[in-house]
Amino acid sequence: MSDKRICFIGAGNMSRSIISGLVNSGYSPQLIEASNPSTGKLQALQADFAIKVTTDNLAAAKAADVIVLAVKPQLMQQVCAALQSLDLSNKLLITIAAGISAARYSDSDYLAQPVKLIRTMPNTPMQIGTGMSGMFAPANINDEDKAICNLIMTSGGQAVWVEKEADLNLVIALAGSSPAYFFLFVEAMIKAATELGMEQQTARALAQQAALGAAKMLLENPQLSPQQLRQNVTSKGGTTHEAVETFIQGNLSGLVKQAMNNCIARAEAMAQEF
Ligand SMILES: NC(=O)C1=CN([C@@H]2O[C@H](COP(=O)(O)OP(=O)(O)OC[C@H]3O[C@@H](n4cnc5c(N)ncnc54)[C@H](O)[C@@H]3O)[C@@H](O)[C@H]2O)C=CC1
Ligand SMILES: O=C(O)[C@@H]1CCC=N1
Repeated sequence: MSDKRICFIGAGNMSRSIISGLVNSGYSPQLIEASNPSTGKLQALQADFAIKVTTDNLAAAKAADVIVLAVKPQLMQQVCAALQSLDLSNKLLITIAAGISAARYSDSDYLAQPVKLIRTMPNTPMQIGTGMSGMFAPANINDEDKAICNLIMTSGGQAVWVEKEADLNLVIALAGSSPAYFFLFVEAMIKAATELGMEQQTARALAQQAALGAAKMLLENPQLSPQQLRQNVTSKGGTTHEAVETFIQGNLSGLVKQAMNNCIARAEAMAQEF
């Protein structure tokens, strides 16, 4: 385990997920600090994980070896501007913000000095050890810095390096945003079941256990394609066929492709906007 001091600028949903992954994997809470303007989330993080907290971004960043930039993309420029007075030359920066390119944080832009910065895209399941992250390291990042980033991003799940920065936007569409797609699907199933007369709690129990079962079937049968696993559920002339045909007739795969394209397009637009 590393002895690097890690600070999180922004203590929202995603920071909480990463901090949870870190602490649950044995990283010393004394080496972790979170900074946020309001104190509610900080108090909850302190109570749950015994990490250090502050409302002073500059002090947290100054004391840290690794600074995780975890505010909303539209606030990133102003948050970085307030860190410009620090000497960042010996620190590793990790951004988790969607859209904003690694180059924007450089000496000619947000941080106004040369920095070592890795751009990543995690997802919230990190908080329960089942996260999936993408990471992109520009050419000036050495192996030691890559190793600490890898340690942080794998503390709550899996992580992959992408060679091309543009691939991070595909990671957003596939893994960063996609937990929401699955939640939406389960939401729709529960809604339909309750409209058909089932009690909400029972409908949720059934839908979420089926989702878990399907996810584990995928994980534990790498030799079988998702299509084959689907076919194994689908009896000829049976019930599943009717349901699956309904999705196919409704062009589910076209809709998924459109949703992922829109997700990527939004990340690209955010790169211009912020
Ligand atoms: N939520 C998700 O599933 C994922 C989010 N991300 C990225 O993570 C970043 C944060 O997203 P969330 O955690 O969802 O947002 P969030 O809104 O839950 O958290 C952002 C936090 O930043 C704080 N904040 C606002 N101004 C600040 C300032 N000046 N200094 C320090 N903190 C400040 C807010 O009070 C809030 O607690 C975004 O850039 C997003 O693109 C990346 C992957 C997944
Ligand atoms: O919705 C967003 O923009 C962020 C990035 C991926 C998940 N949440």
